[in-house]
Amino acid sequence: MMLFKELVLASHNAGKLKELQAMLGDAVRVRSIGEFSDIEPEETGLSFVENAILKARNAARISGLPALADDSGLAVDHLGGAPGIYSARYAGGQGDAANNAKLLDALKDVPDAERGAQFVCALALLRHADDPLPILCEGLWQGRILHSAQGEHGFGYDPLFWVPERDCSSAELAPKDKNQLSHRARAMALLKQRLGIA
Ligand SMILES: O=c1nc[nH]c2c1ncn2[C@H]1C[C@H](O)[C@@H](COP(=O)(O)OP(=O)(O)OP(=O)(O)O)O1
Ligand SMILES: [Mg+2]
Repeated sequence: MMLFKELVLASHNAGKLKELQAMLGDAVRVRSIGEFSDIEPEETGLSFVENAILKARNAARISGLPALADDSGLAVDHLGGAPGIYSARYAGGQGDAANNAKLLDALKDVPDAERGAQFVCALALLRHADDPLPILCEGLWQGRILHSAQGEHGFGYDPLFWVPERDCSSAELAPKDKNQLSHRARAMALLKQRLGIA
């Protein structure tokens, strides 16, 4: 049962915001944390779930609204699950291009069969800053890391993420298709069920 009409998305990532907004549709009025603050909270958690809660709590406190946060990343088999929760900071916070270059370098000469990876998304919804029972939903997306970048859509590691079920990179998927298949789409489908807006 949906208990509120408006929520704040606790993300400073334009790519993520666009996807989350499209997935939520017009079920709820969406604001962005950027309307309230430019300061990004430090992601000190040791899990996706902890970081999602921390970001949502910060946004709920600042905005006075229910807050939805997404903490996500790429877990690469050959790297023991790295960069994982450190995906955004993999190359020292220098942005997507540097992260992608570092990942390609780390997997140089690694054969296709050992390039398996998954995108991970944890969503946390807090009804208010002191909500003692956040709603938590997770989603995974299995794929493989390409040998070079392909495609112009999406953000982050999308140009390096091969989507087996579509035989293309996630940056080659039309946004509406990525939004039905992705780790974020899966987590959001669960969240919508929980909220009764599926
Ligand atoms: O669908 C995706 N397609 C490509 N790359 C993705 C995706 N989903 C997460 N990623 C990557 C981007 C970033 O390197 C990290 C998320 O880091 P994460 O801290 O959750 O987000 P962020 O710092 O960009 O924005 P914010 O924390 O304000 O929501 O994983
Ligand atoms: Mg972040």
